[in-house]
Amino acid sequence: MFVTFPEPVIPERIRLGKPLVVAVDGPSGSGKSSVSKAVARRLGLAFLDTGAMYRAVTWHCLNGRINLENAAAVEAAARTLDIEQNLTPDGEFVRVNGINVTEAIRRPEISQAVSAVATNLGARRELVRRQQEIIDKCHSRIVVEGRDITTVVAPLAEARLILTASEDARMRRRGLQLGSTQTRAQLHEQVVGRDAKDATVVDFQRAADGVYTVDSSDLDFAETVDAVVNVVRLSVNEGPAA
Ligand SMILES: Nc1ncnc2c1ncn2[C@@H]1O[C@H](COP(=O)(O)OP(=O)(O)O)[C@@H](O)[C@H]1O
Ligand SMILES: Nc1ccn([C@H]2C[C@H](O)[C@@H](COP(=O)(O)OP(=O)(O)O)O2)c(=O)n1
Repeated sequence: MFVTFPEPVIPERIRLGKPLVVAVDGPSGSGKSSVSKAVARRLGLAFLDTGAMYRAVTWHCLNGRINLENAAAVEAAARTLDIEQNLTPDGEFVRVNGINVTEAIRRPEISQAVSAVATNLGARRELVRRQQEIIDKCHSRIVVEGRDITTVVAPLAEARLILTASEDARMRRRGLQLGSTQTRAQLHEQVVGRDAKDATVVDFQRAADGVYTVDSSDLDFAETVDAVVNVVRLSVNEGPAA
């Protein structure tokens, strides 16, 4: 469902300190991470980038020469790895077994390899378990973004939405984000190609029942943040969309 929005107002439930999980899914380059961070900042909520966890496991496997095609070894890595990450929208960091990998996990070679971890069902089970534990630790006052948050990690979240944008907009944004270093073919592979692989295990393109859709193709960043804050407001004031 698509919604149009009045000026956003901070929901009363946030002022009252009640649980508020905001679940955000969507394809690569749709703005999940940057928009979710801004929403968490605006609403005073914690923030979890679940994609960073898949990237952290991928970094560890590549760094430790663990064959990404060896499903059992990748699952074992996901189970044993110590992953630390900031749970606030500011000052991003990710550490794997104490090593700072904040920058390294964003490199194109990780983006190219990460689907091997994302499509490993054992690794997914373990990362979903960890994500649910983090939500509990944050007293369920958190914005969580990824691919399966609205459906698997937090299907009972107070606000659930898919953030999407056209392929063109997503490739353009990712290109700018990477400092215009990538060709159009490389961007196509990293954005559209990777989504196609990941979509074999999770459906993040279609909104499940009760999940809003925000299409940011024709919205600028600030308008997109406003739109998401309004979905949160509509969700908590009026319950999930029919
Ligand atoms: N509505 C928007 N308009 C323009 N640029 C945007 C918008 N939303 C996000 N961006 C930019 O697009 C880039 C990709 O966003 P990101 O949050 O990394 O996406 P994702 O986490 O979905 O892969 C970032 O540089 C971000 O600032
Ligand atoms: N909850 C999640 C989060 C990410 N993933 C997968 C999908 C992606 O290929 C990788 C990396 O996710 P990330 O959100 O960092 O990727 P983008 O920045 O959107 O391109 O992990 C997933 O399968 N489930």
